[in-house]
Amino acid sequence: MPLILHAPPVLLRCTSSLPRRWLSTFNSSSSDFSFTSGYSSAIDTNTTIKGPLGDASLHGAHRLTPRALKEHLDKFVVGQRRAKRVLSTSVYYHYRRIQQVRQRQEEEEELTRVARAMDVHSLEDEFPGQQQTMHYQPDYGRDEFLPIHDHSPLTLEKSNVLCLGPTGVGKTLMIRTLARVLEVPFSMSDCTPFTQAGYVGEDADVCIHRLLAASNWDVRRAETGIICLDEFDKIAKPKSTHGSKDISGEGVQQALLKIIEGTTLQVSAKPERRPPSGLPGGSTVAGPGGPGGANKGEIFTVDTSNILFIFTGAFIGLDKVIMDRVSKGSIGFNAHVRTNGVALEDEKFRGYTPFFTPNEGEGGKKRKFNPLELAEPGDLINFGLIPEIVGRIPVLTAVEKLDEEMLVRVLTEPRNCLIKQYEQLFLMSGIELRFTSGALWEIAKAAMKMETGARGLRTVLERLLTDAMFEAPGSSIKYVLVTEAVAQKKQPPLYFGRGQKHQFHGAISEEEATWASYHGQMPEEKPVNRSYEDYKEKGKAAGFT
Ligand SMILES: Nc1ncnc2c1ncn2[C@@H]1O[C@H](COP(=O)(O)OP(=O)(O)OP(=O)(O)O)[C@@H](O)[C@H]1O
Repeated sequence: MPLILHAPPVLLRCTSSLPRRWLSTFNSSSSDFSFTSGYSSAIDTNTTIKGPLGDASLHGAHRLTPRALKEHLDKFVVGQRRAKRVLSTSVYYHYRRIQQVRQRQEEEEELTRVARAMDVHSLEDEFPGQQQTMHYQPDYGRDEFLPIHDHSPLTLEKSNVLCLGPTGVGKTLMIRTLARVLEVPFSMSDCTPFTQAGYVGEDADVCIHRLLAASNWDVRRAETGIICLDEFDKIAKPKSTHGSKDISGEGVQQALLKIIEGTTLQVSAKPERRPPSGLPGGSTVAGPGGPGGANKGEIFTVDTSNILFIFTGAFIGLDKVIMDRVSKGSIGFNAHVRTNGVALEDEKFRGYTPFFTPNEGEGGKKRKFNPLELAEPGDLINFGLIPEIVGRIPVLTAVEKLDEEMLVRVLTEPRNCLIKQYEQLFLMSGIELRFTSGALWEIAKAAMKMETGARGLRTVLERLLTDAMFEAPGSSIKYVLVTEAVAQKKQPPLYFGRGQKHQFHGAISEEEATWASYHGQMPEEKPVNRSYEDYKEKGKAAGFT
């Protein structure tokens, strides 16, 4: 039960010395204070979550949990179980931190509002010409110092994240999906063009500039956003600089130190868009332009202490650094590592890191272990990052390479999967496009060879479908079929006209039957040829919606 104080007017004069949390609940109309005995900045787990996660359809109650975030990611990203868990957890706590920051800002605004409403005025106002005088009363009877009481509230600090792993396997997709679902501003910057300030290239501050733009120039929103710095490994110190200044490696790392830890930056920009009036938080613009000077260059003052930084990079060669370190640890382990290259056996891995959650494949299937999952700060320093920056990124996680089966799943399972996208594209011209199971596996195989992760899938599909995409619209073609032979580029896509629906489905069934008999031993979840509806059903069963 909140305690209600009926405060006499004389007490109201002293409000500025009262804890803010009391003031926040002051009801000026009734001259009542109400305050609770709990600490106001404690996390309120019942706070309604804004954004899609507040939507009961996503996770039942209005509750946000790391698990709910991970389950949401599962709908968009195939595999990467461990990275999903780590990122969901980090982003979840970032979101909670944002709530705390916003709560404090609201309290401060409330404090100002209440102070105004109560018409607080200084002693000088009451007695013009008088100065408030402080009298120092030395207390000679006491020999100990007065204890210093710091009433500043507990500050939740952020934990920046480093996500290591090969290209095109879903690192950015995961971060982008999380930022979108939480309605947190998000920006992405590539570290490759960064140089030390004063040299040709981009300053590291540009990432804050981009975040501001993504926040529609709302400084307050930007201050709680997420910045993804990609190609982070490209700013590692080279092994030898031959005595020259390392302006794109160590120089950039030094420049990033303050930004990622938390500093106040002055960003000068000419915003193209003005925030629509009534946006929550509004824009806090400082500088010559002021809030109205849309066309002039403006100075935005941004505090970076609550911006979450997520670094990503392939870190090619880091696996060898890790394996060398790991293999020094145990002779037996060493022998195993040497004979199996980078593949570590489950039991050995667990033995080496007993509290580690291995990156198991879905359905409890065993996967090859990824040496990057064993990365330690020391490995990153050996790779060329400076200890100061490594120390500011306490969370490390790794993503794994996508194998053929995962690529097939990328093609068919996520909400925005490529096959659905291409089928939709054709459907817009009144043409039904279908792929047989054999074709899907061939496409995945071809993408694997490109070594660009899931990005290769689109390249393969574009090459296969370019002709059909050109020929079919406006022609008599109503059905396009991509079979295994088509995907192997042994023949062009099969075209069927308006009256040939039967033949079209016949060709599909025939190939599927051959596929099933040939690959009878394949796991059940290997895709069979599906229509839209089949995809939906299969997707629902697998947790994709
Ligand atoms: N695991 C995955 N599940 C679903 N789609 C994926 C996955 N990995 C990659 N993709 C697809 O590939 C595209 C590229 O992936 P993403 O941008 O996340 O790569 P990345 O790992 O960040 O690579 P890079 O380091 O080169 O930026 C995504 O837009 C998505 O369509």
